[in-house]
Amino acid sequence: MALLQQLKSQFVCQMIIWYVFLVSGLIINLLQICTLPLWLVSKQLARRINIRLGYCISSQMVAALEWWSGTECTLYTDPKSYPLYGNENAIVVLNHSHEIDFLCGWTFCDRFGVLGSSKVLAKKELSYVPVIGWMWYFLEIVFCKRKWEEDRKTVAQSLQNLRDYPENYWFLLFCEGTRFTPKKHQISMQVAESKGLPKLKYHLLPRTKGFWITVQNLRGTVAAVYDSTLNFRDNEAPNLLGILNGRKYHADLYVRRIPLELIPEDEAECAAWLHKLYQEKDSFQEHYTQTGRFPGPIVSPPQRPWALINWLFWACLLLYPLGLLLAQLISTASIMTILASVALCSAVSVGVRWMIGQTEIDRSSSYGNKEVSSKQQLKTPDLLRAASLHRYLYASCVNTHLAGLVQQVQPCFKAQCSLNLMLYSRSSR
Ligand SMILES: CCCCC/C=C\C/C=C\CCCCCCCC(=O)SCCNC(=O)CCNC(=O)[C@H](O)C(C)(C)COP(=O)(O)OP(=O)(O)OC[C@H]1O[C@@H](n2cnc3c(N)ncnc32)[C@H](O)[C@@H]1OP(=O)(O)O
Ligand SMILES: CCCCCCCCCCCCCCCCCC(=O)OC[C@@H](O)COP(=O)(O)O
Repeated sequence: MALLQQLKSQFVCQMIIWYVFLVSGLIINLLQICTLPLWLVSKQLARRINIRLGYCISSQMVAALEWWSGTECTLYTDPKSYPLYGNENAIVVLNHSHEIDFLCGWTFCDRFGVLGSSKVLAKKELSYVPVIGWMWYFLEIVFCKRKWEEDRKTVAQSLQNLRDYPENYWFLLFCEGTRFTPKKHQISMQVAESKGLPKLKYHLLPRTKGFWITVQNLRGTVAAVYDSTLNFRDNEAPNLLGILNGRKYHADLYVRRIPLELIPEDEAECAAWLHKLYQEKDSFQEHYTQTGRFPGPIVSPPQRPWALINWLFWACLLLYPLGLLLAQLISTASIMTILASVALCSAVSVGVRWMIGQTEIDRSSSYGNKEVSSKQQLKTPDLLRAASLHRYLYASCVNTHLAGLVQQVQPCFKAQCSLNLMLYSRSSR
């Protein structure tokens, strides 16, 4: 066992994994380009083909997680909702604190048969990442610049395009908008305070506009929101390099299915609903920290062999020509070809390191890092705070599925609601 572990961390194994991933990825990107004319003839067929091509890329990373590192993923969820997973369109709301959270998400997508078709609201910068980012163009991933004035139109348009998507998909939203860092947390809690919202311990304050626009544009085609909270056992902070070195982690995911009809249509109420949801997510994380598990029963979606089969297929296809090339290089070794090969390998490793860097929190963007000036906070009128508190309390009342949380609100809850409503309606007159 220790020998196998040692083997997994060897440079040559890593090189093989990278070689297969990059070369197969570029071939698939090329095949995706070849599907372009088909979009004009049969859009739905082109989409179905791209779903399968996309699967060939993303499932390689799932194979690395499941089969190479042996990472285990446990699902906590209501057994009544379980049969619906993978058989309907859904919006997934996930916390954003771990470097491989997207990969664990992919693993669950694979187990429920929606990996090729899964979508995300992703920052524009990711669309430039070779292989994965390029693949996403053909999968109609929704990109945003995290500038609302520009995003409101483009994001809505991209979401509208998904209304006639031919296969079931999960649409992932990281409402926190960026990965958790202590500094970003501190700043977002200043914002929470200035808006009169309760503080969160484990999450950044969610950005509400992306959620609202997604719900509004996908209403009627998406059946539910899957509120998902992910954590790793033993306070581990897993990363992609650990996975590639064959390190095993244990992920726990808690999923609650919330029918879309329960989400308010009005923007302010929808925002209040989301803030309330993050309060709940925070309490689930607290529960996990205290007890080492999430509430509710465990169900085990079976691991499927397709990710491994796909990887073996590409490995067989691509390792043979690599062997031939190396043999030829060695037999005809001229200084020039050796130097050219070394230069090429170095360039590829720099590129690969940059790609891995995209997943690292230490290299996270500066989004959400800007201090909110005290002047700006002081300017926030008290009535506005009262209004947002009112909206927040009101949403707590009206959403029956959140009834559990209402109990946590103080006894003067109703009186506060009426008072805030009065202040709010006076201020808007
Ligand atoms: C079940 C298992 C999972 C299944 C997985 C399924 C599918 C997998 C598929 C693919 C996996 C690939 C994964 C790739 C991951 C890539 C993810 C990303 O790229 S995350 C980043 C991009 N996404 C988002 O940002 C989404 C959330 N953001 C939003 O919704 C934003 O609103 C926005 C639409 C992007 C617009 O952003 P913008 O900043 O322009 O506007 P905002 O309204 O958000 O900001 C102004 C607003 O916010 C207040 N404010 C200011 N500072 C802060 C702060 N630090 N924190 C919180 N709020 C802040 C400010 O006061 C304004 O408030 P108001 O709204 O009242 O005006
Ligand atoms: C067998 C396969 C092995 C090969 C390994 C392949 C590694 C490929 C690496 C490329 C990965 C590209 C997908 C990146 C997804 C990163 C998701 C993510 O977490 O993005 C961060 C944003 O949400 C927020 O950004 P920040 O504002 O925090 O900054």
